[in-house]
Amino acid sequence: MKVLVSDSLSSEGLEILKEHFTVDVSTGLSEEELVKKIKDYDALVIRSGTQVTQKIIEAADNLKVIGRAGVGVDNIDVDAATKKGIIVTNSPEGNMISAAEHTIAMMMAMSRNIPQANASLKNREWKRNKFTGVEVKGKTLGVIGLGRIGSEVAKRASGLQMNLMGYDPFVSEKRAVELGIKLATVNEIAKAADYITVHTPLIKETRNILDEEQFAMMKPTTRILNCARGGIINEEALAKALESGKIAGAAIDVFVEEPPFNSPLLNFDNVVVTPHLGASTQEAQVNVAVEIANEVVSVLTGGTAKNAINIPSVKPEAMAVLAPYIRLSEIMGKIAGQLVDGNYEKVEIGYNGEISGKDTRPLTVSALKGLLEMALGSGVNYVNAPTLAKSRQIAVVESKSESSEEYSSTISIKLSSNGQTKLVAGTVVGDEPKIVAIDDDRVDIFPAGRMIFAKHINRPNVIGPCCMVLGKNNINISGMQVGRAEIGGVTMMVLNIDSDVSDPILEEVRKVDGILDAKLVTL
Ligand SMILES: NC(=O)c1ccc[n+]([C@@H]2O[C@H](COP(=O)([O-])OP(=O)(O)OC[C@H]3O[C@@H](n4cnc5c(N)ncnc54)[C@H](O)[C@@H]3O)[C@@H](O)[C@H]2O)c1
Ligand SMILES: O=C(O)[C@H](O)COP(=O)(O)O
Repeated sequence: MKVLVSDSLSSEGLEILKEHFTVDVSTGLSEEELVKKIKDYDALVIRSGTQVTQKIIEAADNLKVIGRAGVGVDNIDVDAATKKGIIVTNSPEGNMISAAEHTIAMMMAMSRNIPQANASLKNREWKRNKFTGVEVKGKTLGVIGLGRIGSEVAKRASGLQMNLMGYDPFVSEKRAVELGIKLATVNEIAKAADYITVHTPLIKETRNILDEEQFAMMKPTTRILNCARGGIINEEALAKALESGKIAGAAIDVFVEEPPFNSPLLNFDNVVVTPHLGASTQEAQVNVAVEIANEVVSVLTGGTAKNAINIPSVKPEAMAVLAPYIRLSEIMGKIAGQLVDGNYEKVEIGYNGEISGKDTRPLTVSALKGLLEMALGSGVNYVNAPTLAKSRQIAVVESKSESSEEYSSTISIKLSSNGQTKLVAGTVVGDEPKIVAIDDDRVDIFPAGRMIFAKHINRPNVIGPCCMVLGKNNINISGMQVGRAEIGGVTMMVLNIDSDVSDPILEEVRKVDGILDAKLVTL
């Protein structure tokens, strides 16, 4: 088997890989070069320097695993990899201490003007007054993102006798108390903290989490740190806040574009910068390289991936069979989650037919991910979905049956919420997910984009007026499916639509005589 290492990797990791496989190290490849090369490889090992795009993944006909020697996977198109059945795995713990220590080092360097004073003295200047700094003791540190690194930063800041505030929608009050952190909103942190440090992944919900609005609330003595990912703090808004003296300084290790040679942040005297060095210690590099090499060896020799990002513990050959069902169950989770109102209480997932004989754990996880994403946003992933369901006291029940009536395999999700239940059933046809039933109504939907699910009475003059409402509001209908029912019976209609439907328009649809309920589902 062949492994391509496309970013620098410590020799300890390379040696492990070389004991088992043919290993090529080739750094600085362009997307085009990787597209050409990748089809020959079974594994790709990267750090943050390689962008693993959809185009590269589509060309990766033999690839079974992408190993990220480090934490951030924002440079990998994880959805495209999942779709192709490629395991994405990382080494989440190996560099956390180094990243936390770097954050503290940056905070101290910024507080005492160490880089500026160092440069000045080496320039044969002796300007002691110019570089008067501030103490951190007794100051408040706001930590946004209280995962592995955020928690380690908090522990160290606590040792420096700082007061701690924190924001993380997935962290319990109990955990915050253990860390000595007072939980607060982002805006409360912006108003009160003397230092603010971000330690979240870069995802939709965290992009620009500190923006103009938050900088406007800050004290002129506030100092900002980003040792997580460029883009979590809006760089332009930060530059404006520094320019206008709205805040006192910043220490930045990561940038939207790396290297950040055009970034305005490089022009300020009160900004300390490092070139993405958070994980650059001898210890961290050995840790992550060894950890990821062992993951790749495990996956390519028929074992599992301990830290798989996209699916838990699945062997590559099993992943190839399960991939379309993983997509199906995630989509079904999303649909079920949008067809009920209120808090989810119980999810019953049934596996029928051939699929019941497979390892269905990843399918349950992806159903939960789809479901919870509807309530919690894109911070939910395949790794945290089961824990999040548990912490929200959502009961998860699986059942299996070897029989499946019409299709070789079907999956059903029955979701209970506030006394209502909703059942969604689906199958895979030619690798594409298909929804085959909603409650008792048999349907035939290839789910995509935005859909309106409308429960209605099967009689003339219901579907027409419903479509008229959408038409007069300039909403194009690109597909329609009506469930089978006797005349006068109740059934489900599913309309694929090309643009968003506002609540008032949906309300108008609901008022059409014969429409019993209408819900918008967005995938
Ligand atoms: N500078 C470096 O070289 C370096 C080194 C290692 C890691 N990192 C980066 O540091 C970041 C944190 O890594 P980690 O290992 O601590 O990750 P982690 O997954 O352990 O923690 C991330 C935390 O962010 C929280 N979070 C998710 N969505 C949120 C939201 N909307 N608002 C607030 N919090 C939210 C999660 O609940 C989680 O607790 C990542 O972006 C990673 O890529 C950078
Ligand atoms: O997410 C990470 O692990 C860090 O940003 C480190 O990235 P690097 O491996 O490119 O140093």
